[in-house]
Amino acid sequence: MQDAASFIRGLPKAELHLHIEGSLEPEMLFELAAKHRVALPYTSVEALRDAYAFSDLQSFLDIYYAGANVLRDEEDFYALTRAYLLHAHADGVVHTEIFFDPQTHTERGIAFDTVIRGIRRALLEAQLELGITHRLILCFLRHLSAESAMATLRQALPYRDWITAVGLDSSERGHPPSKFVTVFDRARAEGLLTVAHAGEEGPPAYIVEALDLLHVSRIDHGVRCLEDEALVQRLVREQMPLTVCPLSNVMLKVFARAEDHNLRGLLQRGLCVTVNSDDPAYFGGYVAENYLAMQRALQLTRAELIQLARNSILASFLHSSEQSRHLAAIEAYAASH
Ligand code: HPA
Ligand SMILES: [Zn+2]
Repeated sequence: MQDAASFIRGLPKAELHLHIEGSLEPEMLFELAAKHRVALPYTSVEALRDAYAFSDLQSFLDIYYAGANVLRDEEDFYALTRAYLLHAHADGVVHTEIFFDPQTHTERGIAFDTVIRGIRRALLEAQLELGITHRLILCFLRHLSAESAMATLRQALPYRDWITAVGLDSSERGHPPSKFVTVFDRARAEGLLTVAHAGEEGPPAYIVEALDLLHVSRIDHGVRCLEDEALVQRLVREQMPLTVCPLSNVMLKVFARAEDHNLRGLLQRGLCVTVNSDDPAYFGGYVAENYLAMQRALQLTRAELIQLARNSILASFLHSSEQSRHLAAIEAYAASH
């Protein structure tokens, strides 16, 4: 195989699990803190990066929400999204489906309109300039109440046409999918698709709830599914995509080391596994680095890398004609590299 890093970067792929707030690099965080005169408890970019040593999901979320506090005006959300798209483009991403967490911002008095307009402007621009297509997924914070999620959905409805799906993120344990049945029912009634983080830290039963109660089209993370054989068989039968985030899983101690990740096991069971970056500014790499970390740790073959890229297109919310075009590009790349 040609040098793995350049093979991976050139491979056309979709990214399906990316929190835009998690792409806030320390340099931009410092710039925006200065712009808005927000005091930071860190004296330098290096000191901030040094604080990115997490013990679990919650220890990360505490720092992630504190970081998002510097995002204040439409230009900030535009700059954040544009910077992510440039990284994604360099990593061979042809299509991206990004999460945003409106409650992280509306809870501190930033208007929903400010957030979504800034993100959307960068997405539309990247479509024209870089040819990257997109979908936008609104995530509810599961540590907040079901009523707060419903209020957020109501705020989003005037922007219905800009949003493809709703999702569920933040602290998983103790906040099962069943808490959000009513708001997900309402979202589906509005024609929105649904996804949910499940089986990252939480038990396989949360994956089952996401399928049965929230009627999700994908499971975000889902790596703990292997603990339930009947669930694995169902996920395989339904070809239910899992949006796996390897560097995130290692940084949040879901697996002790990259070598211990169960990605190959998931692939070998015939699951529709995809590889994604989750929160690249916090976890040490964008999507290509996630592929590369797994290739190095698990000696993934060229065929497995190509399968992951194919899965990313098949698991996307792109129309089938667009999927076919991207799948053909992957086959052409595979044949010529
Ligand atoms: O990996 C995650 N899990 C849950 N919530 C999140 N919010 C950002 N990243 C994550
Ligand atoms: Zn996530």
